[in-house]
Amino acid sequence: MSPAWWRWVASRDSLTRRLIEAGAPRRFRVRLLDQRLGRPRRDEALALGMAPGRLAWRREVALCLDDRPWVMARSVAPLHGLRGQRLAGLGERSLGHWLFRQPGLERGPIEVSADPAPFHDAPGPWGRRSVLRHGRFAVLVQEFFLDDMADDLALPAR
Ligand SMILES: C=C(O[C@@H]1C=C(C(=O)O)C=C[C@H]1O)C(=O)O
Repeated sequence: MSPAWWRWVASRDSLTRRLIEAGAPRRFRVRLLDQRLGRPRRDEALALGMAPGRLAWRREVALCLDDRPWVMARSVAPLHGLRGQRLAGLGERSLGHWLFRQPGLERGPIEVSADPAPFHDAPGPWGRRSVLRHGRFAVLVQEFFLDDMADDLALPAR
């Protein structure tokens, strides 16, 4: 992996904030693609340590700069960890904006993949996922960096 991509893929703070800074003066926007209660994929349930078949809050977004998707993201949170976080009302506000304000937020290891996003067909060089926790709340955040981001930021192919 090139150092330029490593700085993105390995970052442990808010991706939203980094995209806003790197993409300036382009306008950042979270485009909500799908949000519902449902069953996670098997690999998502395993990553969250939850029994397959249990319900979870699932959210898919495109993180866009000037309406060009740079990142496709899918987040999955087990229902039993949700207590009044009111994530259903998040809409097109960034999950990260709320997450990184939580006191004592812990981020697990970041797993990297060169495979395309299993939930969207937009091509891109790298994907990553990690579990973020605070108290009983846990969310698996999966982010896939797209070719348009590489083009717009003149990043290497990989
Ligand atoms: C976790 C973050 O939130 C971002 C915003 C998301 C959303 O609004 O659904 C999903 C994944 C992240 O890329 C972050 O900004 O680091």
